[in-house]
Amino acid sequence: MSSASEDKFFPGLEGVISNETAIADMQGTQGQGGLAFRGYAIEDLAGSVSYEETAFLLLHGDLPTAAQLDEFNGRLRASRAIPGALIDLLKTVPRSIHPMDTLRTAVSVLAHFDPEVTAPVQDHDANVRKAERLVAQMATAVAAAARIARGQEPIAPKAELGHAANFLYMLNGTDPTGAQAEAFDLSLTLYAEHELNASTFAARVTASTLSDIHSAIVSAVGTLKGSLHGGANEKSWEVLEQVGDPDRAEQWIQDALARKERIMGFGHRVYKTGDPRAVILKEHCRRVAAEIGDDRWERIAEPIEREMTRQKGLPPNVDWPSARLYHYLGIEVPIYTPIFAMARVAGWSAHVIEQLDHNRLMRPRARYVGAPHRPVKPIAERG
Ligand SMILES: CC(=O)SCCNC(=O)CCNC(=O)[C@H](O)C(C)(C)COP(=O)(O)OP(=O)(O)OC[C@H]1O[C@@H](n2cnc3c(N)ncnc32)[C@H](O)[C@@H]1OP(=O)(O)O
Ligand SMILES: O=C([O-])CC(=O)C(=O)O
Repeated sequence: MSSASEDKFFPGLEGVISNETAIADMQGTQGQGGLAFRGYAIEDLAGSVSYEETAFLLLHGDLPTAAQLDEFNGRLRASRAIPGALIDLLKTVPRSIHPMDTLRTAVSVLAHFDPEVTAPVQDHDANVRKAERLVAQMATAVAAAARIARGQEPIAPKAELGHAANFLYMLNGTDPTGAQAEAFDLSLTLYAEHELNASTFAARVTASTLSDIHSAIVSAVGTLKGSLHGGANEKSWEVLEQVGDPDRAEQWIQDALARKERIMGFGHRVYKTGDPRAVILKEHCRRVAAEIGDDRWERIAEPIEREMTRQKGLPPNVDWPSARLYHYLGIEVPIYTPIFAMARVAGWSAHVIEQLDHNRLMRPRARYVGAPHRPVKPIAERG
């Protein structure tokens, strides 16, 4: 006999509240709608605090003082190098492997070399230290894997550079301009955390079995990869390229929607009137495009947005402008989603630690719709 709770069915868990969290609020501040990290509105954080300050906020509960930030930066910089064994392994994986698959492997390998790998899974302080190391090391792993995929040698981190600038340096071998580093840093803050999205949920489910933080982050990387989630930033770029001309946008969208295709970078499970991160990032895309003196992709993006609103009422999500920003920064498309992951690791880790600190096993139910119960026939009588 089924209980009342078993009869409630929420496909895709839409609208279901499975956790309490003190990390992100998608109602924003004062219940006005929007996004806030630990009480700070995303509009106030973006462009005002560095990614390092955002990561500290997520992992430690509040924005750092100058002294705390200094120490945090010191710890991150001291943890940036990745084991030689990981670099050797990255050199052996086939070049055709997607960088999200390489990153998933890299996080797993990093677990083996973590100095506190044997710490109890619910040791809060050890988990925060492991999370800090992951924030530092995942950026190095993404840059190293990208260079290896291009047939280049990885570049060692540069201690005097901040997180965003150091990543671009490790990727390209040259120091970014201040404007490039700032724009990239802002995108990392916008990507750093987003409540109970699919990859964070996956991480929390893994942690809820009392598995370790690295295993939870491996689950999250695998979940972020899909094109309905983080993989959409790579696919958004493909949309822009396929449209290719502002005059083609209306017809292209009409045709794609007639074929019942999903236009990547549009729509959201929670935001129905717009993603506040996309609004912020769009402004920065315009600014960076103006700085480099080429607004072609802004001119193509605009009519696509207009058509998606007109024909489907769907606004863009964060993955839509981030694809353009990364293009302006000269970053190769296959690492757009790994960059999302190396930013989101701060939010994922904060959630995993919150889960482990107040754990309850996550185990929902399914409504059975298969064959009725029936007897097992001897093999000679089947068919
Ligand atoms: C960082 C992030 O993860 S943000 C999300 C990134 N993902 C994408 O950009 C992929 C494209 N977007 C989508 O597929 C969806 O909007 C999702 C998966 C993000 C959210 O979707 P849901 O909340 O599940 O909405 P759902 O799938 O029920 O769609 C509702 C309707 O809008 C349509 N729709 C939703 N998104 C899109 C889209 N991008 N393009 C075309 N149609 C869409 C659906 O086909 C459906 O139409 P119908 O009612 O006529 O059948
Ligand atoms: O919240 C979601 O469902 C997806 C999203 O925007 C994110 O993870 O940044």
